[in-house]
Amino acid sequence: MRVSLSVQGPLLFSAHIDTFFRLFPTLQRGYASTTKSCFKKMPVLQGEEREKEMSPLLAAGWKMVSGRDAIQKEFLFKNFNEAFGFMSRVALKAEQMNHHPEWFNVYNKVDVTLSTHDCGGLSQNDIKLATFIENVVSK
Ligand SMILES: C[C@H](O)[C@H](O)[C@H]1CNC2=NC(N)=NC(=O)C2=N1
Repeated sequence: MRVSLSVQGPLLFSAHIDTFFRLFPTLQRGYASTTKSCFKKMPVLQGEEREKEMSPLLAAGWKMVSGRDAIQKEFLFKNFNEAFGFMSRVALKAEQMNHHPEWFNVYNKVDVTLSTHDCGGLSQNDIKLATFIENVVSK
C-alpha cells in the first residue's frame, strides 16, 4: 500500500494540476515560474509574447485548432516525392529538437498540427518548428 501511494502520488498530483490549469489557464504562467516541471523549461506561450510569436505564422496560413491549444496548416506538393522530401527534412529537425509534429500524409498532401504535449499547449518549440517548416517550403 505504501509503495503504491508513493508511486501514484506524483502522477495523481500532475493529473490534478493539468485539470486545474485547464480550468484556470491564466494562472499557469505564475506556476511556471515557481516549479521545476516542464512549464518552467518550456512554458505555454501567453499574452504579448504569444501574439508577437504567432503573428507571422498566422499570416503564413497557420490556423488555431478548435478545442485545443495547437496550430495547423495543410501543405500541398507536386507529388508524393516532394511531400515525402518535405516530411524527411522536417522529421530530421523534429528529432534534433526532440519536438515532433502530428501529421497526416496522403499522396501530395501533408497536414501538420503542432502543439507541445508535455505542457498541453503552444510553446516556443512549436513556433521554432513552424518557422523551420515555413523556411523549408519557401526554398
Ligand atoms: C519524452 C520526450 O522527450 C517527450 O515526449 C517529447 C517528445 N516530442 C514531443 N513533441 C511534441 N510535439 N510535444 C512534446 O511535448 C514532446 N515531448
